[in-house]
Amino acid sequence: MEGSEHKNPVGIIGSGSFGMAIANLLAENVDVLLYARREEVRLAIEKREGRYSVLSPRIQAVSDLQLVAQKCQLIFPIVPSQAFRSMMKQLSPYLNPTHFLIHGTKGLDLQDLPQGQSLHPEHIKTMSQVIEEESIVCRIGCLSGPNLSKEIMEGQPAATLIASPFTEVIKAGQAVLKSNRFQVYGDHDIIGAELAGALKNIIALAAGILGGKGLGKNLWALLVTRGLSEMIHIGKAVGADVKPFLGVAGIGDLVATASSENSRNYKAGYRLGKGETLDDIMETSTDVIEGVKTLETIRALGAHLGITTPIVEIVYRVFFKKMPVDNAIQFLITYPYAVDVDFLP
Ligand SMILES: NC(=O)C1=CN([C@@H]2O[C@H](COP(=O)(O)OP(=O)(O)OC[C@H]3O[C@@H](n4cnc5c(N)ncnc54)[C@H](O)[C@@H]3O)[C@@H](O)[C@H]2O)C=CC1
Ligand SMILES: O=C(CO)COP(=O)(O)O
Repeated sequence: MEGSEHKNPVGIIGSGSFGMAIANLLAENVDVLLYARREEVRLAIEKREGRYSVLSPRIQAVSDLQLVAQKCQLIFPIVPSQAFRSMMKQLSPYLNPTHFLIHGTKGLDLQDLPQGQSLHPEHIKTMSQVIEEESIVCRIGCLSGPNLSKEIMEGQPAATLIASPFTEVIKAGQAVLKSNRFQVYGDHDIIGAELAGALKNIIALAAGILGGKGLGKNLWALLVTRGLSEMIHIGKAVGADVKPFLGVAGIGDLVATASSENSRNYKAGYRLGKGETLDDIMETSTDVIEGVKTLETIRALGAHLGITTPIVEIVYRVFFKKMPVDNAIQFLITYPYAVDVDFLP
């Protein structure tokens, strides 16, 4: 599947903020089929009503997964992690081994555990592993980077990473997404890129708390630096390479998300820093806040693997156990471990 002479339309599953942003980027190069589950959303897209008015004329809305699979060899699934497996179960009957799937989801899949059974690493899957488990497709990639959808929709320049064990997947993604306002890097470590994208949301929650408390850049920089280190330790513990954490999908996305009020994770932390509770935030937010579930999952995983993750632990206590933020900061600042860079071989 070579690029600029791409004949088939490219498919996107999920017509939310990021699905729309990627659809507009793709539409600079190719025709796009944008799947919307609900007929009223498909109609609103077709009529370019409200938020959909900014979508390129090359984007056609459809609400038939079979049609997407028939018409598109390359498909970008971009739905929240909690809906990803059920979406794959619906899509899978229409897929065959010639399909390429590059997902844009930054979260983890957690298997429902029977009462009393404790969490094991094998209960946690990245989205590429879910695609592998639920379909016959093997050419799988992920899209991850500092890609706040609002900025992309405004037409601002940005870059991303496509990670896949298959060079042809990276090339296919680059061919349809690259433009004079969007750079696309490539790498083969998909698990590292997926983990970096999901884990950085935890640090964005914490950065939001600091923002909400009106704290300054010294502490923010410390959080981002130590947060990256913790992300790398978690990644290494489950077999990922350090490299993706040091690239656009790692430090790049971490800096963007942990500093932007356009990040839903940052915003959730900010509200907590202003004194709201997690219940207040979840009850009143219509946004996907991927980091909250990832935080619970990774805290449980860290405990199982016996790795030390003080930031994850303390953000968990602040979000889920109502630990006062000042106590949390005090705990981290006086943490009895002060080795600066300890993740290099
Ligand atoms: N918004 C952003 O700036 C970015 C978001 N992401 C990631 O993209 C993923 C999606 O986020 P957003 O688009 O922002 O969320 P969103 O809430 O704006 O949209 C999610 C979309 O998925 C659809 N959906 C849910 N379940 C579905 C199913 N079973 N089948 C088909 N469609 C389904 C919803 O109807 C909705 O249109 C998240 O994992 C997020 O972390 C990644 C980079 C940037
Ligand atoms: O991952 C993102 C930007 O790269 C989007 O972050 P939020 O999900 O926090 O909005």
